[in-house]
Amino acid sequence: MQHVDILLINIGQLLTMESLGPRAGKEMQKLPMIEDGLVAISKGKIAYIGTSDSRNDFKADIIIDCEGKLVTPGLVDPHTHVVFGGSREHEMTLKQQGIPYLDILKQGGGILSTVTKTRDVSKEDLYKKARFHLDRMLSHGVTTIEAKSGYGLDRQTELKQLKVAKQLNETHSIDLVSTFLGAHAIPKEYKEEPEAFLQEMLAILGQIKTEELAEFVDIFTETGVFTVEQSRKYLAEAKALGFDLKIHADEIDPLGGTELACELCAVTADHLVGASDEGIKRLAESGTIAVLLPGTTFYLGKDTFARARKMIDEGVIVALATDFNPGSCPTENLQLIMSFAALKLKMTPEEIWNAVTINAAHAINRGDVAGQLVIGRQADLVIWDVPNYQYLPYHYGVNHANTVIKRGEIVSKRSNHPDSIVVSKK
Ligand SMILES: N=CN[C@@H](CCC(=O)O)C(=O)O
Ligand SMILES: [Zn+2]
Repeated sequence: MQHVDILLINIGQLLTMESLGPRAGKEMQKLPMIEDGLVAISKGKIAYIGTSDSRNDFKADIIIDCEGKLVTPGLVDPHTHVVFGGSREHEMTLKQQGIPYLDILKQGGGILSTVTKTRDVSKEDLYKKARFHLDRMLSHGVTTIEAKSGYGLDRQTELKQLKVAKQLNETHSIDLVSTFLGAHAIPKEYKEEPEAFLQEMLAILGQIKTEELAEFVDIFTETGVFTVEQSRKYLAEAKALGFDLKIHADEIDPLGGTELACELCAVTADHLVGASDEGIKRLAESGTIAVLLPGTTFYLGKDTFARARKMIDEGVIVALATDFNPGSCPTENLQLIMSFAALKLKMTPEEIWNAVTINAAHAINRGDVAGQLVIGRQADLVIWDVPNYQYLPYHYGVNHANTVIKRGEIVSKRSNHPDSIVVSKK
């Protein structure tokens, strides 16, 4: 009989999501699952996965009776702007008046108003604020995220954001993968000189590399922000310095950022609401992962969403993310995004689960550690208060996470609740 730290028994559906690589197109319909499952956890890792038939092979310090609920890998959120100062609730009235997102930015608001707040806040307060948002993500079942800078637009503040993300990665249960998004908007000091500004941002990359502050470089390729040409040059230089690439592509206007992402072999192209037929074809050919953000499209009040069905039908690898940020998507709740994916992107439950686990992990180069439950891997998993995997996107707008386990530790648990699961100590 093997002695382990935690034993999860009586799991109704256990989604292991096991896969050698990301799932593309029709493969996303696959959902490796064990019914009446069991998971044994030892020293932070998954020691065994199987069915309840093996129950008597294990002794454990903690036994969790999952009461027939769903258990999945911890969710991965591969596109967030979690480190920022202030908030932008005053923009709600402007939105209601029909003022477009890019017009608010043009008038010095939007991203630029968050830049002022982020420049003004101390590193300590920035850390505390981001930690608050991370706690909320964790309680919603998210155990790994990507975190972008991009609200500094100057050396000092961009580094402050990245250092806060690094510190959070060391201290918080959530694993953070950092992206440098210095090219997020043109600050007022450089209003007429976008190219000089991009040079200024490129000049920070040396220090970012030496201090290991980011793995990815990203740019907002959009009308009134950076052109495709400027983005190509900027990203090519970042790539030459050893960074992996991401692009905020074709979010509002279809400029061709999707094609650029494929041309530069970016790991992901994000948003893609206006991606062209040609762009979608190239995503499928290149293996650049489409990170779709339907919460943002919803929050911007748009009627047209990214063409997820066409992407999946043509063989693209699709991941989903919150895009958590203070302007275009202020929610930490990736479960809500799963519901939007069902309702607005017409993705099936199977595709959605692949998009927030295995594919999301690959979107941030963590396919080897996160997004699937496999013996020997770090034990990041969630017990959900739902009877099956289809239920979660269906019952929307609430938090279904009951218990969240990160590296073998129970880090969030719904307690004093009639549906709270039973954790019994030996
Ligand atoms: N579009 C650019 N960046 C963010 C929004 C940032 C903001 O509005 O503060 C996004 O991905 O939606
Ligand atoms: Zn974004």
